[in-house]
Amino acid sequence: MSGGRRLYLDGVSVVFDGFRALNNLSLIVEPGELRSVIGPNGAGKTTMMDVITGKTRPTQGTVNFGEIDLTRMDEAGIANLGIGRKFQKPTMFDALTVFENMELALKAPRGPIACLRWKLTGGARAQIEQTLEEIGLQERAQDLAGILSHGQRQWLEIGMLLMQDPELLLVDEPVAGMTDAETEQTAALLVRIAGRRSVVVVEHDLEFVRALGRRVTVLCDGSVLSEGSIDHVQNDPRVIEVYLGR
Ligand SMILES: Nc1ncnc2c1ncn2[C@@H]1O[C@H](COP(=O)(O)OP(=O)(O)OP(=O)(O)O)[C@@H](O)[C@H]1O
Repeated sequence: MSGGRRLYLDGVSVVFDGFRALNNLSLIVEPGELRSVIGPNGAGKTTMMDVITGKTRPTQGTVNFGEIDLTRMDEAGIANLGIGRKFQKPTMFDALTVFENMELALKAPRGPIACLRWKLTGGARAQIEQTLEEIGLQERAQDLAGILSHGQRQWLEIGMLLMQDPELLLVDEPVAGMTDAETEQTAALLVRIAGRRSVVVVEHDLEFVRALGRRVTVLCDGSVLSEGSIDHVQNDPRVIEVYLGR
């Protein structure tokens, strides 16, 4: 991806009541990169996502997105910069169709009068249809979101985030509770959508991380324990000791 921004965490620490949830964490995610982040419970994965999205302020260190220092911005400002986050539990309107949910996720004008005057333009319709194809739900466009399977709901939410055209997408445990087939399709989906944007995936499922086939960062005690291919980190004795060997 050309012209995208690099995410650069440099020496980030987060201290909660004397406890270091992040400890001098440094991490670079290149524009268009798809990065997996794994690590034992309490390693600091969620806190890392919270720091990037502005939910938690670092006690120390800097978080840059291109030239911009994210630690000086609030959550809304960071979202507006093009940093999207998918939480584990999908949030959508079950009583609306898949298409209507996508429509609501569009960058529509805000405010009551603007909303009343808002009509779906041809361009916006095409954008929704293209994204539905990207997430594999084009056949389900007119179905209510409430009847989708667990996996399809996760894909719809990813699609809704894509409607905002994020430059960086953070995805939290996307395949928890999915069938094997859904897990495989989710890996293919994330590989498809990276490149045009950067994607950071936090996940415990190592088979899924292997299917992504990209660089993996292992966090432990709030900092990077190991980094490289899945084979590299799975064979790293330190990773085996603190994570895989448990
Ligand atoms: N608001 C908070 N106040 C105090 N401690 C916190 C707070 N948030 C997180 N922690 C602690 O910081 C550590 C890192 O937590 P974090 O949720 O980032 O880990 P994680 O890698 O996401 O774990 P999991 O895989 O279980 O989700 C944990 O020990 C947690 O108890």
